[in-house]
Amino acid sequence: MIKACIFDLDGTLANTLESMAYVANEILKSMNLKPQPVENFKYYSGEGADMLIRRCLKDAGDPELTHYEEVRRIYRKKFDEDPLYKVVPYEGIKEMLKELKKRGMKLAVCSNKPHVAAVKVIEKMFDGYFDLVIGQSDLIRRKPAPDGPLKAASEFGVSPSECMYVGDTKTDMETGTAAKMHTVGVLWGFRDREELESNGAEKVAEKPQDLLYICEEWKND
Ligand SMILES: O=C(O)COP(=O)(O)O
Repeated sequence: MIKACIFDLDGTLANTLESMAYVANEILKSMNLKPQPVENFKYYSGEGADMLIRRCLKDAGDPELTHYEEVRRIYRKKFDEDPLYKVVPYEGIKEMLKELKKRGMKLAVCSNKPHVAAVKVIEKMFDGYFDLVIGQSDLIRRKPAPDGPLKAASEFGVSPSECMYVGDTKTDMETGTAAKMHTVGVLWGFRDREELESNGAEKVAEKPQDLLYICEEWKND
């Protein structure tokens, strides 16, 4: 029986690619480094802002990461100030969340996005939908460590086996598995089925509504 659903943010609840690309590319341009195509950010993101910057700098003409500390500092500041550039919820997400809430499910977000930015996105796009938002901070180990989802389960008073962890990347599937939760990979985000299935996805959802059926299936297991 599933009593709580824990969601990744970037690539799962909302398409945030342009927001990350915009902030990073403005900084790269100001340093005479090469701005990167928006699509590349599907692979730069997933393991937090610091990793995104490292991957991005390598492609932008700074393989030695000589600009890393400076770019990191500016990126974190600018991104906390404005993480919403062209961010849009995926189609069907709000309807699916409403239905889960109607069924009495507890809902949380667990993201490797910096905490301030994650809260801003959720407040702007999904106000009132979530009981808890956990973004990346010094207080918690980032995914794939299971700390965020386990904290959510404990705050909700449910066991990990009563939770469904939903995400779009290898990191997410590893996180849900490490937390001993049911894992669902989603195909509307940044990575493909192969990556999700080979890293522990118990089920794969093609559209948000599928999550409602998946919950039902586990209810009857
Ligand atoms: O910002 C990132 O690198 C990833 O964020 P996510 O955990 O919400 O996908």
